[in-house]
Amino acid sequence: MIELKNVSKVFDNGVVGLKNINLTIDSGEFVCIIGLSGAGKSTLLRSLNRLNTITEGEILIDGESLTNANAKELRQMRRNIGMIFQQFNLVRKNTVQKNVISGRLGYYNNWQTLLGLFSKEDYARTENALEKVGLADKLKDRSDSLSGGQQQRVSIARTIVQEADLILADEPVSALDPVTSETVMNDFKRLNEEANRTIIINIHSVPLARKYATRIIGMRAGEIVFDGPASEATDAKLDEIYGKAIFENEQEAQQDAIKAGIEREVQQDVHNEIL
Ligand SMILES: Nc1ncnc2c1ncn2[C@@H]1O[C@H](COP(=O)(O)OP(=O)(O)OP(=O)(O)O)[C@@H](O)[C@H]1O
Repeated sequence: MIELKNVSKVFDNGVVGLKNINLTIDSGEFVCIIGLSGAGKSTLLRSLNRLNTITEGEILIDGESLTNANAKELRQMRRNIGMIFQQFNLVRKNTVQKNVISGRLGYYNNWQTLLGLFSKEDYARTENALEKVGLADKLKDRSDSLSGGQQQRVSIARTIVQEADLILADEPVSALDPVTSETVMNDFKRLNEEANRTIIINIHSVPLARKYATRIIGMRAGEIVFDGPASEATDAKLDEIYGKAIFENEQEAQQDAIKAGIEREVQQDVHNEIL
């Protein structure tokens, strides 16, 4: 269970990222966080593994304070939190296998890590995880030879081998085309339903949030302005909260971002072919 108690975040330049957030997320929930650009979605998500430090309040995970954890405790807690980013965060020149097995690093000490001494079990875990995301045949491929969607699925495989109970994903489908986005969202769904992982995803697409999440949290200007089951996040309700015109502009901006993502992928493919 994740608990946020009176959580605020003010950045060094005075910008308020989060305003007095009180929130409880139970284990096994599938939550999508929606909201316009600058609403505070990334700030909230990054606070949940302390990539952002909050300036007021406290965050507890399974009863343990993330806010007050010392370095050793934080490392232990982070072992149980997988993080997925919009731009995949893979070591591009490394093989798929090496990127996925790096999800086990939290289980090894520094010298084992330096020597790359992974166990047989971890190599087996890596193969299993890649099978689960349909990429078993890519084990030995260089990560940057894969499409954007495949790279995102490699980063999901990395959280599978990490065996993290909580998976945080910051705009994981923003750079992907609509069909690939559904494939990636289905990976999250399987992890949630079959492995009982808690999933929290920042997402711009309201239709995807409605389709996959069991709970939707809407943010605006650092505050939670909607929190309820996906079925209650109707167009009428969201129009009332955000204003229709603003919301439509946001969807257009999102379409532009998707197009830009596809163009980047095409350029990457051309680049790979040339090489
Ligand atoms: N490192 C930072 N320093 C100062 N201000 C920041 C920083 N990061 C975010 N902000 C500001 O905090 C507010 C919330 O930003 P955040 O990135 O959390 O929004 P978001 O909802 O994730 O937006 P987007 O959908 O565009 O990613 C914005 O006003 C943003 O400009």
